[in-house]
Amino acid sequence: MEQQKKGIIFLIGFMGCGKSTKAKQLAQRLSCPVIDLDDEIVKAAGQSITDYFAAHGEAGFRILERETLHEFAYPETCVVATGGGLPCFFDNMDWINLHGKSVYLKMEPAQLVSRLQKREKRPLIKDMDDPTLLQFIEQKLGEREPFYSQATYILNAFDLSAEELEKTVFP
Ligand SMILES: Nc1ncnc2c1ncn2[C@@H]1O[C@H](COP(=O)(O)OP(=O)(O)O)[C@@H](O)[C@H]1O
Ligand SMILES: O=C(O)C1=C[C@@H](OP(=O)(O)O)[C@@H](O)[C@H](O)C1
Ligand SMILES: [Mg+2]
Repeated sequence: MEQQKKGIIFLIGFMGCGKSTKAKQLAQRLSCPVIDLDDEIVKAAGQSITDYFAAHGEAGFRILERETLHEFAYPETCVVATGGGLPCFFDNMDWINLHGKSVYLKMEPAQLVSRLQKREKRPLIKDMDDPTLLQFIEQKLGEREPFYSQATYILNAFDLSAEELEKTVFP
């Protein structure tokens, strides 16, 4: 008999690693809701992430991001795509691991650049050319890795299938 697949699965990792895309695919496989916290922030703020950054700065965004993570009414079983910076601020990573299982979708900086060709919706990188973005990722990933590494599972994300992701979280 198939084991019950329940609980909250949080996908974490750098911008462009595929959290939003893979969260939808995994939720479809599990027949459960998908929540993209960036979309919830846009709904709560009534403006785009780029406009929110422009009006309130990154610090203001991080406060709203934490509030959205903590206060969302999660169904018992769901897949949650987080924003790339979310695990690295306040107590967010501890909160995630207390409330569900987390998966770090790990990718090399050059692979991330190739996935980040559309940058206009990502205020931190929207005006960068490819070489500047690569440098930015190498530095930021170094700062963020200690947080991402606290995930329940760490997966190489470049060629990851949704099936493999499901088998990891529900072995
Ligand atoms: N398996 C894949 N192959 C090629 N491109 C992908 C794949 N998964 C995602 N992408 C693309 O990579 C970009 C980043 O994906 P996204 O899911 O938005 O990442 P994140 O939410 O982690 O920032 C998007 O343009 C998306 O269409
Ligand atoms: O890495 C970051 O600090 C951010 C990542 C974005 O989400 P994605 O990782 O889905 O692009 C979004 O939350 C915001 O632009 C800030
Ligand atoms: Mg996303």
